[in-house]
Amino acid sequence: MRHDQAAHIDELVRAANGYATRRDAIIHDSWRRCVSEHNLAPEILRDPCIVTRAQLREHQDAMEEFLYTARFGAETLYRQVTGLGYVMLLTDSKGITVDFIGDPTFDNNLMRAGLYLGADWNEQHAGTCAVGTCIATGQALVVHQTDHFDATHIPLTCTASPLFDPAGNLAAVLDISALRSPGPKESQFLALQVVKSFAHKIETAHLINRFRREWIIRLAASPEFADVEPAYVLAADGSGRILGFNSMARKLLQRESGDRTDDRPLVGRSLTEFFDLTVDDLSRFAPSSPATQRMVRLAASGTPLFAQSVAPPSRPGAPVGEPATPALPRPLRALFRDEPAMQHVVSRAAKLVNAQMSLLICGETGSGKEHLAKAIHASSGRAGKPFIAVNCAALPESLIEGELFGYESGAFTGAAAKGKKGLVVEADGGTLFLDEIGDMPLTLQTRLLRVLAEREVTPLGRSKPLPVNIRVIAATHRDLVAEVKAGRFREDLYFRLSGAVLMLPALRERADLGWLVGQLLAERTPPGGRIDLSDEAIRALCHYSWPGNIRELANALDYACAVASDGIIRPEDLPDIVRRTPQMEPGIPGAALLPPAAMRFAGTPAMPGSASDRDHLIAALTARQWNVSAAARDLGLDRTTVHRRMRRLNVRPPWQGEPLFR
Ligand SMILES: Nc1ncnc2c1ncn2[C@@H]1O[C@H](COP(=O)(O)OP(=O)(O)OP(=O)(O)O)[C@@H](O)[C@H]1O
Repeated sequence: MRHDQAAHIDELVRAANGYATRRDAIIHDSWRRCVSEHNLAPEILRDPCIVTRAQLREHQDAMEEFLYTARFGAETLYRQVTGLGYVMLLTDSKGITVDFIGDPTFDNNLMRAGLYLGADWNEQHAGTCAVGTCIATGQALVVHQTDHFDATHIPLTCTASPLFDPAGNLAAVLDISALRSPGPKESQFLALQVVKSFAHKIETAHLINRFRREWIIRLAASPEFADVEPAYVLAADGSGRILGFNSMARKLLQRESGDRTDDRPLVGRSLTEFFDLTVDDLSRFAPSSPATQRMVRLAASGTPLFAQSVAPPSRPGAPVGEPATPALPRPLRALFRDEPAMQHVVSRAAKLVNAQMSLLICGETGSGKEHLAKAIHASSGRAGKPFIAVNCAALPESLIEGELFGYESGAFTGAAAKGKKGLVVEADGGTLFLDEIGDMPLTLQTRLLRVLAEREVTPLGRSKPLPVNIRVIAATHRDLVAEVKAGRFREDLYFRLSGAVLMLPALRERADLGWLVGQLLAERTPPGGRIDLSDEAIRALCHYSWPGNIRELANALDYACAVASDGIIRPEDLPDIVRRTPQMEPGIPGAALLPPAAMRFAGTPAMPGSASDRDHLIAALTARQWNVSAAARDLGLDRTTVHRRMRRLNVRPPWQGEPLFR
């Protein structure tokens, strides 16, 4: 044990025995808690406690919604302090580090000190520390060097601020820490202000995001700041009930309620209890009128504040305050039809289209990972900017660095005379899609990690980095966790890429195989032409297990369209491997071995398309006594399309004995 550690332990023991210390009260109280409540012995030096990968994922998932906003704020904060030697930690309300930004080159000292993803900084385990004591007290604070309880932590300086959710519950802790710092604690006071200010921004951004379909009321003490940086932000519904607030607003409301016996929650109470206004007055505070005319008084104290209100976006037919049903953006909606696994993945993707975090799409080869990435890009605010796809498996290792990161002219023998921009720079403003990321060589993984952490790239031969604004979506058919375990994939890169993981189902698991077949056939039908499938051909498509997924299906249909002679695809027009799959009916021996899609379709000579499509079409036709032109007008389609759908979905008028579709 080092001399400074021994001296530190002496001071802790004296404090535990009731001697006064010269520590701040918040530190002194925490030391006492560590000994009397958490039963931590001052003389024991603890190793950092790091949760397993699976547990970490659970902690991350549990705060998923908050994490999107928090991560963006945390990354911006990190960029401001990175030159000063700090790393950034975001923990959940239990003290587990759910995000970490630090030196991207693996630093053992940081890991030894517990400054790492998955580290548990709860006071009960780690003793007095910025995160743990912040959780215990709900206060922002600096825990500087020997303020720490555990003698292993005394080289560290840590500054943390709590992040509260819109209902005032602790949701996370934002922390910056450094392994080296000047002796005086005052050296960290500016850091404390910076962390508090970012915590305020994150809470406010999360509140506005969560309640963007409700009234948002911003308040400041002076008219000059009402529209610029209002301290207090509240959300209210159409009847004037408070739905949420940032911490500053919560403290203001608590001060105003004054009466300590009134412990009713603030959420759900009326704005008029706190301000001299009703919900009908809110439209007066629109930013179009001068801020000086937007004064509102606190009901109890009479203190004047200056307000800005933003009305909920109008929703035809929907009463204000009704919970919103998020609609899927069109490019995402076009990926599936009535398919629960896809619905789950795509709904999740829809929430993340504009999030800053990287996405990782996993799925078997050909299952549509790039297709999904393109749909996310097309649904996002980056839609007008480039979508650059890089196949990390296809580029030779010697070329990949130059292709990705670019080079200056004359950077190496054989370099293009003008130099090369590099795909990362080409994707600036847009999305960089890294396909087959699991095949990226380890050396390049380190460089990629740096680009992701720093958001800048240094082309070969260039001394100054170029800032880049990219959204990264990576994809793999490999089990990346197993690759990490085998030492072939950097764990820190895995965590940085997998801000959210989207698992695409294999085609054989999808309930909308029939609909997909219809879509792909429509794409392959020449204008004015017609391609149909015989019942036997449909059965063959449904019984096959599609190891190459949608790509294999598309190829099979390309082949079939080319060989079908009279516009009807029959089993003999399908590739041999599809045609030769034994066909079994459910209920007969061996049927249980069929994949789920086959079970659903086996023995059902219905056309590709879901039951609800068919019901919808039949309802439209019945309503018009099977007048196709009238039903087409109701459906907003042309007659030929309705006829085509009738054939595809095997829908025929009651008086027709022969099916329209064979
Ligand atoms: N929902 C869809 N509708 C129509 N075509 C699709 C759909 N999803 C994927 N495809 C088509 O299937 C083929 C394979 O899709 P994609 O390249 O996105 O798969 P992938 O999982 O990225 O493949 P790989 O693992 O080989 O990189 C492409 O031709 C794509 O256009």
